[in-house]
Amino acid sequence: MSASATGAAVPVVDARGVGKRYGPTVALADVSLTVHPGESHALVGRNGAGKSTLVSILTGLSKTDTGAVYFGGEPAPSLSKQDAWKQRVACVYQHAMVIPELTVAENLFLNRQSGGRFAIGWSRLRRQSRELLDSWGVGVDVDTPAGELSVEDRQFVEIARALSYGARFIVLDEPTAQLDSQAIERLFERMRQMQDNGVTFLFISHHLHEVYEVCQAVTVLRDARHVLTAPVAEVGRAELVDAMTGEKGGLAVRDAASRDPLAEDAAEVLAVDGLSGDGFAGVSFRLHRGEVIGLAGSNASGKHQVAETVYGLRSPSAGTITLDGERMRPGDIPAALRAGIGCVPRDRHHEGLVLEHSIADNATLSILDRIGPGGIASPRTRHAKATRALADYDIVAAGAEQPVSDLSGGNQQKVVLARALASDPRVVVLINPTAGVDVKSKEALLAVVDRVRAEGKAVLIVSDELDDLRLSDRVLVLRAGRVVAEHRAGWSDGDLVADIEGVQLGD
Ligand SMILES: Nc1ncnc2c1ncn2[C@@H]1O[C@H](COP(=O)(O)OP(=O)(O)OP(=O)(O)O)[C@@H](O)[C@H]1O
Repeated sequence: MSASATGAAVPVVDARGVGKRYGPTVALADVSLTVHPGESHALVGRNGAGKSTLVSILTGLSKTDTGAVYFGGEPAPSLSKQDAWKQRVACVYQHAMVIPELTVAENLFLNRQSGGRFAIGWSRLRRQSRELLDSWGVGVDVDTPAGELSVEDRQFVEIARALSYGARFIVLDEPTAQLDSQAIERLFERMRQMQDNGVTFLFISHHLHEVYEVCQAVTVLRDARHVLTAPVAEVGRAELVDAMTGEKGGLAVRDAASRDPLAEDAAEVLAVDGLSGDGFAGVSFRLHRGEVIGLAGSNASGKHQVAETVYGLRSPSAGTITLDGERMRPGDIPAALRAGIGCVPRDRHHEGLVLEHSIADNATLSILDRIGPGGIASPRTRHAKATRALADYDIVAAGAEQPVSDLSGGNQQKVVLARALASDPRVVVLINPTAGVDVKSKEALLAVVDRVRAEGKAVLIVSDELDDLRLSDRVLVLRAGRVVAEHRAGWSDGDLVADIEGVQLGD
């Protein structure tokens, strides 16, 4: 008897016994996933567990080796029928899938065949776009070039585009990774509204509290296998982490308040004085050996720009940066690297990694001049360094020679951190260092940062995540480009968040 005959709703999507290999790597083994209409279903697992691979199969980007996928009880279309896939499902990725030079309206409707021809005139195209966005409560101007949209608005335009094709099943792949807390709240509110109007979501996130906030069901993958599906209300956070890791035991996130305070006579390493630039002004702080300073604030606070100016990506309009008594050359990344500044940049794809190169190449890129004469290191030396990095940074990979493009997102991020620290820098600038990294690996990465701090490095961390900031001796809060508050280790989450958002507690 079919599900509909029994009265139970037919699943929006039903993946049965799905298997997928990439060469010797088993990415999915006999994985099943059933998503019911109108729910938000979380898909969680450690880096490399197989989440993105499953999404690529559910969205018609890759083919299963074994098993099958059903939408509304019907077998999935063949991969060649991309229009049929678009009517069933869409995935909104962290990286924009819109054409930045085109307006929102053009992105929504251009090249859409209507009755077999490119039939839409400009005014009609704009009107249809406006109607579409209005009907889903998306308040974005249709004439804005897509490249000028905030990440948040761009995601909604992509969701609206998917809905306009008829899809009512949307995969959100780490949608909150680049959003600040207020934008995350708005995203969740809109998700709830869309759910009320019949949209079903598959929600991928490494932030487990978000799963509890916005999802009703959760599926855990571990090492390419399905390990658990349950109503969110029936699994506690500890149980969820245990299911992801396959071991018992909670998480231990380090806190600067639990270590000895910084010695009074710790040597000053970095002095930032009256630094101003695009989006920030008059920022000053001192960073000492063995000290961690956190920069917090909304995405519009200027915190990223301050850090990017310190490591040489941006030139300041005023002020100075002094490293061990020497004035830094403004806006010069190679000079900053030579002077002893290592960095994890904000965008690992554009500034961080050479994707088609191996882990060994990427992890040693910053130290070629040190490990080989004339900047040419023997493959054996590079291989040995990178193999060590795989263990040190908990990177899931087939080996050091694997291209970085083959790694899961979180594991790519670990390679970026390995590279930043490989050069034995005096100052480490980390921007969202644990972005896309699973809860357990996050603990390992933060432990590495804490270790290099204990060895005497000075660390500047910019992050949206309170857990990343817990290592900090002091957290400076920026708002509208200025430092507005300083919190010493031991701060309460509520106080810090209130300062970040600029609200008085009790508002
Ligand atoms: N194109 C590819 N070639 C080779 N191996 C791949 C490829 N894509 C994924 N893999 C491997 O398949 C496994 C599953 O990767 P996947 O990207 O699905 O993990 P994930 O759960 O999405 O991880 P993350 O949380 O880090 O995004 C990993 O071991 C990964 O290295």
